[in-house]
Amino acid sequence: QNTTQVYDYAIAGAGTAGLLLAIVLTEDPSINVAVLEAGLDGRTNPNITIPELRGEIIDTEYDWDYYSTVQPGLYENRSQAVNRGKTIGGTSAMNWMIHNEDSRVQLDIWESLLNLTGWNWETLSTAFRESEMFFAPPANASSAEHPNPANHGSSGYICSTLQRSVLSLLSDYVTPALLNAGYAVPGDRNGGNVTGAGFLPLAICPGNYTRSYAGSAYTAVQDRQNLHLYTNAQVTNISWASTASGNVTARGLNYVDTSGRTSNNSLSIHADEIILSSGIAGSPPILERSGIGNPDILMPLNITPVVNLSSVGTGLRDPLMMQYQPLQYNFSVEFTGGEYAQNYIDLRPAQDVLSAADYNAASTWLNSTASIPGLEDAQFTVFKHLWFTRQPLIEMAWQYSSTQSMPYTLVPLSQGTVHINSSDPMAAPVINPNYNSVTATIGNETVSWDIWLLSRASQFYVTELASHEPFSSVLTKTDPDHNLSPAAYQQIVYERSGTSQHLTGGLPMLPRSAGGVVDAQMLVYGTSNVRVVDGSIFPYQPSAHPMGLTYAVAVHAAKILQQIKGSKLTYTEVPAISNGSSNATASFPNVRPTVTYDPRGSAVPASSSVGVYTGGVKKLEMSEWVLGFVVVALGWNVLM
Ligand SMILES: Cc1cc2nc3c(=O)[nH]c(=O)nc-3n(C[C@H](O)[C@H](O)[C@H](O)COP(=O)(O)OP(=O)(O)OC[C@H]3O[C@@H](n4cnc5c(N)ncnc54)[C@H](O)[C@@H]3O)c2cc1C
Repeated sequence: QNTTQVYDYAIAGAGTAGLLLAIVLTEDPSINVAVLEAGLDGRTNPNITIPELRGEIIDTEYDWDYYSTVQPGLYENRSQAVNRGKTIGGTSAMNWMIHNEDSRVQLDIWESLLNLTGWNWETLSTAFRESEMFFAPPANASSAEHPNPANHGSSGYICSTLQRSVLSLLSDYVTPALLNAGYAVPGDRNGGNVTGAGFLPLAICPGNYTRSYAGSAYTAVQDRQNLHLYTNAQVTNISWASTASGNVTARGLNYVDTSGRTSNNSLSIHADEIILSSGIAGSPPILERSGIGNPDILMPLNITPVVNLSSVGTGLRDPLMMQYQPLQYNFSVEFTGGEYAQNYIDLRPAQDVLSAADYNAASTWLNSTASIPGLEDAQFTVFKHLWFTRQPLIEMAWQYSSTQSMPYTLVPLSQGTVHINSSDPMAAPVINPNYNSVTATIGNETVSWDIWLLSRASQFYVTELASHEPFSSVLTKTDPDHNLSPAAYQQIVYERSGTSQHLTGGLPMLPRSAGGVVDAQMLVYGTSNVRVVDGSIFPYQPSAHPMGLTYAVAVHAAKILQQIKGSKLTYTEVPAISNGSSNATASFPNVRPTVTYDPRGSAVPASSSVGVYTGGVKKLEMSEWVLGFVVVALGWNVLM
């Protein structure tokens, strides 16, 4: 540690957003950045580098191992394992989807409805493309893959490509059945219209078929003299230079070295600007321990309020997912490659997955409801806009092996909180996504909105697929049976639903009067130099998987900071990361990892030497899946 250096930026958290932000900022050699990461360096761990082994770091030292509070809105009040990566790269070390499925309409809302100047589809999709190095699929790829390289980045830090084999169930049976049912099945969806089904890119470098993520991006630039990354450095709070009236000014970050290398627990670094990038479970607690938050929460913990900002820790949400596949089919899995995961994603607006009666009744309730407790009015307005402009609100994710097809709601109305409840700076936060907490009146019925929508949409969608060829010819069972009454179907969906692992929010970027914590320059209200850049600032749940947008937010934030600082405004000095560049065609190695599949859908190495590629995969028998369901029902770890 250099105790005398005053950095330009000190970033708390070397995760998905924080590390990419640091990398882009330090393209200007005159800008010095320190990044403090609580976790270890796992960049050579095969459970991180081999995409098929994703999820294997869950419940290890690379996982924060957080659980939500008991959830009265879930079956049996189940608490949810809300995993977060605790390592270089953060949560991007445990997932693998990069696709930017955010539509033009939903990103333009940031600016047009929420007054977040400069945050719109144009700027965010540009930032996404700048984070991406896309490799088009090989010429012999399935006809179901139609990426348009023009919609993708060519020289960013994160590789993306379609996977090397496509499960023919999807291209031969599901796609034609969807077409026969009247659904659109477009090609590339990075162009602003994301509705429909198809394959989406994964964050994989095709050259050696390894995970591409914020951690691998750092490897490419780790020799930069102006970028200092500290691991085992857990930030506790912000140190203040001035808390006099007006905007408070930070001096630096205080942290604890968790490696045991030192017994000194009062470490700190100094910087002109502080950026919190510790994710949904990390950033809100740091603000609260620094005295920014709701005094009613801080004072009982003997924390002196510095800025009264009661919106800190609010607006946390997690889309509700049905965690057990409703479609089962008799299909022999013929993997031509080694991977088992599939990235066939079907995104649908409510109009396409609800009966006309359900859609009309729900629309009537939305139109007649002005506000919802726990949801900022601005966020409710956004939801209605998404609903009525036919933006995707339901996803069917076809994944893993032939037996998984999981529906979930993309934008839940239920929102919760994340707060501290201990003066111990190392204590876990209290994470409460508050699932199924919004009630709605649909026709004459009072229902729990999110589970109602998930259930009705799933039943409708499953019924459509079950009754259209050629998919219906391989379908053996729908479970729950799609012919059940809607109430009986919903009860089963309720018993099987929980986290999608897509938590965002907690420090929303919104006007202060609308419940915001940070402004459009990521600045925390009431401070002069504390900002937040991570998934906690999303103003509402993106109707998409959040990682692509997290990278986009990091790059866009870097540009804003460069403008503020007057530093060099380039995004051109991207080092060669992989074997290729713009619009390159993926050339996959002719080797395959040997993996088998455990009942959670996670892959496990077939031998202790995961580095040895010998080819071949083993498919689980159905009985193992049944066993798997029992295991998973006891402690879900869905890997989306
Ligand atoms: C199991 C799982 C699978 C997922 N799959 C997908 C997927 O396939 N596609 C998709 O789009 N999204 C997926 N997501 C969601 C996506 O990965 C996250 O939304 C995104 O990565 C969050 O990025 P972030 O920068 O906000 O936080 P993170 O990436 O979690 O970064 C936060 C960093 O801060 C560090 N930190 C925390 N507290 C402190 C502290 N006090 N001091 C110092 N450092 C600290 C953490 O260790 C971490 O490195 C998945 C999430 C999970 C959990």
